[in-house]
Amino acid sequence: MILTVDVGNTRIKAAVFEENNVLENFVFEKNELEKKIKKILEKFQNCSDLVVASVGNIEKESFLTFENRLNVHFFTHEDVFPFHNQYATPKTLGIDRMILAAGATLQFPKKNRLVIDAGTCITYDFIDENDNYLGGAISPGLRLRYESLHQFTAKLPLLTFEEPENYVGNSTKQAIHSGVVNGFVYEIDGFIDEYRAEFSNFIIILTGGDAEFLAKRLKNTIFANSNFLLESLNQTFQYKIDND
Ligand SMILES: Nc1ncnc2c1ncn2[C@@H]1O[C@H](COP(=O)(O)OP(=O)(O)OP(=O)(O)O)[C@@H](O)[C@H]1O
Ligand SMILES: CC(C)(CO)[C@@H](O)C(=O)NCCC(=O)O
Ligand SMILES: [K+]
Repeated sequence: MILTVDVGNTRIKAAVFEENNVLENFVFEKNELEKKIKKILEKFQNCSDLVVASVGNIEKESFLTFENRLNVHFFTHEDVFPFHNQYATPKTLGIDRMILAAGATLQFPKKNRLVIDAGTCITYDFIDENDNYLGGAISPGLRLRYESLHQFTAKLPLLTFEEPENYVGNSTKQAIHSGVVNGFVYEIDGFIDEYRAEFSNFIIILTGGDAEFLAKRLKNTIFANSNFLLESLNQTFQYKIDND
C-alpha cells in the first residue's frame, strides 16, 4: 500500500493506493499536514511508502517525522523519469508537471500527449510520441483570475465562480464572470485546437481542481480525471523502483 501526497499551491491532496487501485482520497490544508497524515496512516497501517510531490512551500523535512514508520520518497529533479526532458531550464520545471508528464508517458505509450492541469495555475505539458517532453504553457487558474482582477484594481469586487449568463456581460458582475469563465474556457479550447491541428495520434488528459467543470464546458470532448496527478505519483514511484 502506498500513500501519495500532492502538495499544491493552495491545498494538499492525498490518496492511498493498493497496486493501481485508489482505496481513499483526501484533501486538506497545509497547516493540517502532519495531523492528517498521521490519521491516514492509522487507518491504513499497511502503507509501506509515503510518496510526495511538492510545489508548495512544504519541504522534505516536514515528512521526516514519518520515516520511522515507513519509507518516505520526496520526488526531486534527480529522480529517474520515463521521458527525455527537452525543457531549456529542466531544473526549474515544476515537479508536479514532471509527475504529470511521467504519468502520461507511462499510461499512454507512443502517443503525442497533452496534459492540462487546471488548478491554481493552468499548466499545459506536451510529450511527443518519441517520449520527448517539449514544454507547454503556464497561465492563471480560474480562482486566480477572479482574485487578481480584484487585487490589482480599485473598483472590481472579489467574486467567486458563477456560470456567466451570456458572453455579453450586462453588469459589472456579469462582465467579470464572462471574462473570467469564458476566457478560461476559450483559452483551453484554443490551445487544444492548436495542438490538434499540428499533431495526429494525439491524446489529451485533463486534470486539476477545475477539470470536471471544464470538461462540461469545452467544445472539445475530453474526459476529466481529477486524480491523474496522484495516479501518476503512484506509477512514477513504481517506475523509479523498477529502474533505479
Ligand atoms: N475548496 C477549494 N479550494 C480552492 N480551490 C478550489 C476548491 N474547490 C474547487 N476549487 C477550484 O480548484 C482550483 C484549484 O485547483 P487545485 O485544488 O487543483 O489547486 P492546488 O491545490 O493549488 O493544486 P495545484 O497547485 O497543483 O494546482 C481553483 O481554481 C478553484 O476554482
Ligand atoms: C506552474 C506551477 C506553479 C503549477 O503548479 C508549478 O509547476 C511550478 O512552480 N513550476 C515552476 C516553473 C515551470 O514549471 O517552468
Ligand atoms: K496546477
